[in-house]
Amino acid sequence: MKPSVILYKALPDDLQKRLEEHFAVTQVKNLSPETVAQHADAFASAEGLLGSSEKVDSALLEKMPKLRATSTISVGYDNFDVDALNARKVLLMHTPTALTETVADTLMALVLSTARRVVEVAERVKAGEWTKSIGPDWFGVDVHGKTLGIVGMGRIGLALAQRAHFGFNMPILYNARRQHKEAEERFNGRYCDLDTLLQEADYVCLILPLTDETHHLIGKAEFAKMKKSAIFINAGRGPVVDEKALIEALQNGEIHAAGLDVFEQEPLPVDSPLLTMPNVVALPHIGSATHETRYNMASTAVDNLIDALNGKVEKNCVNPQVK
Ligand SMILES: NC(=O)C1=CN([C@@H]2O[C@H](COP(=O)(O)OP(=O)(O)OC[C@H]3O[C@@H](n4cnc5c(N)ncnc54)[C@H](OP(=O)(O)O)[C@@H]3O)[C@@H](O)[C@H]2O)C=CC1
Ligand SMILES: O=CC(=O)O
Repeated sequence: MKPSVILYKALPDDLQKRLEEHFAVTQVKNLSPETVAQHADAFASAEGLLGSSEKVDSALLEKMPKLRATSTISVGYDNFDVDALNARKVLLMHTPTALTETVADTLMALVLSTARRVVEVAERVKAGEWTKSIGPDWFGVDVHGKTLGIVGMGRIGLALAQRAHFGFNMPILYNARRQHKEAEERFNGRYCDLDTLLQEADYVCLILPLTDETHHLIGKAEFAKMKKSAIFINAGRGPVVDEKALIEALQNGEIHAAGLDVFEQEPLPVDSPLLTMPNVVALPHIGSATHETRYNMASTAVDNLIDALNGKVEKNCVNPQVK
């Protein structure tokens, strides 16, 4: 008999078929307590779980006594209670390499669009305000040659450094828990402590996971250390930044502009002050959202679950020690 799995995200037809070749699949719309109660037998017998953007905590694990592996269609796994999974020896698989280059493209898009005010001036053109040759009130600031500070020199940080160094001739400062030789040798990156990076960078780009250590890593004190001309970018996770402090820093002119793909609450509430600020580019968490990359992520996640439930976890596993 095929092992049972719960699928909580729609997949392209060919991937759904591949999953069904290996498993008896129950598709559900989400992992809410109501949905779990509605499909209690399926959850009780499931050995695998596949989807994204839903909380997987000990309360859910209690309803899934046979669970052996979870596979998330994402690289970030802050919505999983990893300690609870480890305690139950449940494998957690993710999609680290499938999205790296696409997310680095998104970061670069945020840098360019905030610096050159792309969204703001395009809206002014659409509103019929381009009635004569433009003046300095429509100008932006340069990107090329300016100093880029990258907080989080992991896979995506490195891909961003590559774009900035070769494409835009930007000197690179970076901070992470450890030094990264590759960033230094290939992109002339300079490792520095967070304070130095905040003080010296023209662009401060965050691409960090959300953990106990990174929660509100950037708040009032950190914005105060940045240049008044600094442009702040976050595409990691919203709660890494104290959003109230970010709003105040923008309102008080402590920083110049912000480009954001992630927020403390998603979707961003429509009454957020961020949405009224012309110097903020706010995106709906689209870091990896291209057709090609989202397909590759889903495909990787399907393969990850097949491998994990067959006892083959050579890559893409967050907690291989529980094997
Ligand atoms: N907006 C979006 O759609 C997307 C957002 N993301 C987010 O980006 C994150 C990063 O992805 P990826 O680059 O693949 O991950 P990696 O694990 O490759 O890199 C994470 C980096 O963060 C650093 N880091 C972790 N904790 C700290 C800390 N306390 N202080 C300083 N640096 C720290 C790590 O340091 P060290 O190298 O020293 O270990 C590492 O350099 C994901 O976890 C996810 O949250 C990812 C994809 C899409
Ligand atoms: O935010 C997206 C991810 O893959 O993590």
